Amino acid sequence: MTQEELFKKLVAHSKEYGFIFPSSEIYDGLSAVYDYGQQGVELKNNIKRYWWESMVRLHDNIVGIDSAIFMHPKIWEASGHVGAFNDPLIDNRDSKKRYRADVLIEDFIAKQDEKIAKEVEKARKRFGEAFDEAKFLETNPRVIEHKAKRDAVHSRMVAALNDNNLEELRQIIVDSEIVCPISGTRNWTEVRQFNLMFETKMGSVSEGANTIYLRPETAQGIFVNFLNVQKTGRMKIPFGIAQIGKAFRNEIVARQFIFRMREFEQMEMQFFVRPGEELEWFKKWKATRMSWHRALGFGDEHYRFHDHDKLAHYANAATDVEYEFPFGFKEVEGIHSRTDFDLGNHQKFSGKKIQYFDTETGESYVPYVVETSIGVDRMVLQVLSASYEEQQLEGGESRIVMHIPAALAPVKAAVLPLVKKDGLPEVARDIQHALKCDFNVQYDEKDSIGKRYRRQDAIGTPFCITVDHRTLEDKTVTVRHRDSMEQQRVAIADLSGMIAEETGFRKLFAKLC
Ligand SMILES: Nc1ncnc2c1ncn2[C@@H]1O[C@H](COP(=O)(O)OP(=O)(O)OP(=O)(O)O)[C@@H](O)[C@H]1O
Repeated sequence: MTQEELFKKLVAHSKEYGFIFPSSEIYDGLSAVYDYGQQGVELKNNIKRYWWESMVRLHDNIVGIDSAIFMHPKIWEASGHVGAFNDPLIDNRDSKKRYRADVLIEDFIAKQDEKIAKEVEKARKRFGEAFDEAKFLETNPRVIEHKAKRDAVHSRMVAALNDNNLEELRQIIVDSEIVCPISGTRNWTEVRQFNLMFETKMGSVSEGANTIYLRPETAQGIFVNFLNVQKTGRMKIPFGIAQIGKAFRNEIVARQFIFRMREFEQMEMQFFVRPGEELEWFKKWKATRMSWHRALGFGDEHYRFHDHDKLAHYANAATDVEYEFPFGFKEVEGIHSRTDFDLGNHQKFSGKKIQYFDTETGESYVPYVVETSIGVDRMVLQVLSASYEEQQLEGGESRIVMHIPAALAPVKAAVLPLVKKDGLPEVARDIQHALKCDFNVQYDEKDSIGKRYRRQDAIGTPFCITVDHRTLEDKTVTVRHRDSMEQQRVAIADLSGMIAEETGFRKLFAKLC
């Protein structure tokens, strides 16, 4: 199965099993907006808990807030979003399709890498054991040509983005002979800037309408509450403020399912430090965040950092944590050293002093900030794509199993009476009722036990608890483990402890401390 096929199956599976639905589906959908179904919402909430508790509960010096989506419009002037939160867009006149100019160029760069990989594969087949990949990459004329093209286009693009040179971006597209994927033509318009913020009006128009924005990031809600939290919480630098919430961006090209949405959720933490210490903290947070991702056990080789060449207007260092999705390595989290840009600008624009008095140094200053910013939805996609497996079983059978880490699994256990008679359903119901105060558990008595196991495998339930005739005699049940399909006999009295141990966050947190 190719990665593309895998991804299509994953999207279909997410819908079929109640993880994710296209928004407004009965009205033919709304582009790049999705709804979470009964399993999806549980998974998403568990991801949020994993983040929140590892940030706020495990760190003595990080606290949380929940700020409003609507904020004073001046905030977005101060943050630079009104002036600079733009993407360069270009239209193809034949297909009438709109693209991000930098994304078209990045796709072209990725194609050069694909061509190099193909050359390597061909040569490997030809030379077999004797193939020396490193030497081949250095000496093969076609590879050298592809590499040179790729590197030249990449540095031109970085320079054009840094200088905000829209004409040059268009010229790169023309010179590289990039065609529209739909029409196949090179009939391109000029490149224009497109602001990604959604606008709306507050108050009735007759009273004098006031344009406000749906926040494009949650971070600004933290900055404008810096003093409130610092003073009321008597926080001492270094300290952090964390927040989970919705953000909205009018993305030009929305693609790859929930990877790029117009309404999405972010988990952001702004860490306030002494000026001059920010790069040290940036390094620390890079390591901390990478171990948070790796603790999920999807394989360290699927993660990498991508340090930025082009820094945002507010940053003096930035990196992305990238995960290898079925469509390649892509950003799931950004870690940015944001300097004193945001607090400094809010001080300027609001006219209110935003300073911290450092009792250790006896100085007052505007703190510097290191931010970690991760998309909840991209984490959901990461978990889903890492977990999906189609397995061939003995006897010609197959199953789809979601190897979702137990702490994140939507349903922790399913309680299944072997048959619908002889008092087994009643005992199973009792077990379900006892467990549901602590865990999300399901009861299922329909269909054969095999079919019920398959249904739970497909949503990633770690444990199936089967009540059979022996249960009536010795108060034990069969527990079937999702991944190994092994079965063990467990006393009813021990179920709660076993599920707590296996599905709690303790095991994940142990890897972080
Ligand atoms: N349109 C979106 N849909 C879903 N998640 C998003 C979207 N935009 C950003 N995010 C998430 O928020 C995180 C932090 O936002 P940030 O502004 O750093 O993203 P970004 O660098 O603009 O992302 P990209 O380069 O993919 O547009 C990202 O790492 C991502 O996980």
